[in-house]
Parts: sequence; C-alpha cells; structure tokens
Amino acid sequence: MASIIEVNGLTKRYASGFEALKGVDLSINEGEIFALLGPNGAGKTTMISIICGIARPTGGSVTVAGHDILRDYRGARSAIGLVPQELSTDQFERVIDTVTFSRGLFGKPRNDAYVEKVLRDLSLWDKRHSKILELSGGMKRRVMIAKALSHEPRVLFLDEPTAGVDVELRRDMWKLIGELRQTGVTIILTTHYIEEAEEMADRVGVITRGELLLVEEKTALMKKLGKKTLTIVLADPIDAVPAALADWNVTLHAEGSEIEYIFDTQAERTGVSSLLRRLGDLGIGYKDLNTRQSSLEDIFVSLVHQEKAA
Ligand SMILES: Nc1ncnc2c1ncn2[C@@H]1O[C@H](COP(=O)(O)OP(=O)(O)OP(=O)(O)O)[C@@H](O)[C@H]1O
Repeated sequence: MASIIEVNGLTKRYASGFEALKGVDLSINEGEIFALLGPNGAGKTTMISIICGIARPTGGSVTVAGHDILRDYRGARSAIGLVPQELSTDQFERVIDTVTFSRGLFGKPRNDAYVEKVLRDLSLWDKRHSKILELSGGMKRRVMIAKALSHEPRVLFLDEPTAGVDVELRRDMWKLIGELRQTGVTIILTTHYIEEAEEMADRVGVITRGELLLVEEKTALMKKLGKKTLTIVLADPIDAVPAALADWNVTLHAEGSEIEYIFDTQAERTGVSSLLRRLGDLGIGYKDLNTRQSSLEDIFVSLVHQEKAA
C-alpha cells in the first residue's frame, strides 16, 4: 500500500528542555483511517502540530504526499486538512463564506461546485447562509470539518473529534468520518476513547511519553484488548495467594480481602469457572464477584510493563 505520510526519527524538545517526542517512526497508508491513542500529555498534539507545520521538530523528518514539511512547507501543508480540537472560527461569519474563504487561504481557485459538495456531504447545505453562532455544537464541528476539506486535502487530521460531545453526536461523527473515508481522503484522528478507535480505525498507534509503543491493525489490537478483570471479594481475608492458584496468575488486593484475575475474553477457556471451583476446593469462600473491561489506562500500563520487561 502506498504511504502518504512518512515520519522518521521525529524528536521534539521544547524550550523548557522537555522531550515531548523521542524518535517517532510512523508510516501512514493512503486511504486508511489511523487512530492515534494516548493518555494526556503523551505527545499526540505535538506530533500533529509538527506534521501540520504549526510546531518545528528538533530532529528527524516528515514528508506529506512526498513534500518535506520543512523544505516544502507549502506543498506539504496544502495536502493537509486540520480539524483542531477547539472551535476556532468567526462566530458572525456565514457558513458558506467561511468555507469559501478557507479555500482561498490555500491559494485554490474559487470552486462553488466543490464547496457545495462539501457542504452537502456534511449536511450543512441548508444552513449555508446561517451565521456560525446560530448553529448547534454538532453543526459547528461539521463546519470545522468543511473548512478543513475546503482546499481538497489528501489527508484529514481530526484532533479529538468527539471530545465532550454526547453519545448521539459521537455516533453521527463516526458515521460521517466513515463516509469521508469513502471519498478517498486519508484520516488520522487522535482520541482517548478506545471505542472510537474500535469503531472506525483500520490501524491504531499507541503513544505514551513521547514514544510510539505500537502500531497495529485494529483487529489484532482488539484481540489484545479483549481482557477483563475479575474481582473476587473474599468472605475472609487471606495472607498470601495459595500455591494451588499458581496456574491463574492472580493477585491479592485490599489487604488480602480481594483476589484479582485478568482473563482474555476471546480465549476458548477463560479460566474463570475453574478458578472458582479451585477456590471452593481450598475452602476459600467469597461474598461478591464483579468483572470490568480493561480500560485504555490498563492497556497502557500493561504495554509499558511489557516494554520495560523486554
Ligand atoms: N509549548 C510547550 N512547551 C513545553 N512543553 C510543552 C509544550 N507543549 C506541550 N508540552 C508538553 O509536551 C507533552 C506532550 O503534550 P501534547 O499536547 O503533545 O500531548 P497530547 O498527547 O496531545 O495530550 P492531550 O491528550 O492532553 O491533548 C506534555 O507533557 C506537555 O506538557
């Protein structure tokens, strides 16, 4: 598959001396939806800002559609549409004017038919003469996307496209992003929400503390993520995990009153029923059981641990 973005050995050290990116290598395939996942402060915005020419790298190189972001900034930038996290648009402007104007900023000749298509695709055509301030939050977000698409970019960056929006709007946004992909545009989105990546991405990259820990096909990653934690609340606390439970790799918590067992929900045998049977055999009673899905946080933690162990 042809790549549209090539990031090589990218580093960023802020003036404060803080190293926000520590040598990132990444290749984005043309036409894919790539989700960049990471906790707060991982370096997602820094990376996007560098690719989009808003921040300068300290080292390494980036090309977008073959254009080096430093040597050929204009070429690289014109291949990119950026939808920032915050709404940044003149509230008093009318929808169609702001989109037309954005196109002009990139030196593209006026093309009313294209602007109409973008507005229709984003269900904004009926609102084209409305002032931005008259629109709902969801529509404002769509105006931001329309602006980003106004100069016909080949890559669209969406920084936290659904941060702080309700469930319904989030679903609408996912549908919309799926539709945009059908038009051939490559989409890179940053998110905290694992479901967002699960719903949309072809590939997922996990970044933490300035390092890209992994880049994987979503389906492969989901297999890894299909883990749950079972908490067994014991009737009476125990001092240590009995040797007879060694096969389950359980851990003791809450001063010996809870046993935790992490299991793979995709596995043929999760080990849950045999664990409970073994507890019964050992005469260890329990008064409550609960399970929870591994959160993104858990996944990061386990990835970081794996990384350290390796
Ligand atoms: N201008 C700056 N000067 C110094 N440090 C900065 C600057 N901008 C960002 N940082 C630091 O770099 C790190 C990465 O920040 P960045 O905004 O890229 O993270 P992020 O992954 O986008 O986080 P979030 O999910 O919170 O948006 C953070 O520790 C942040 O404090």
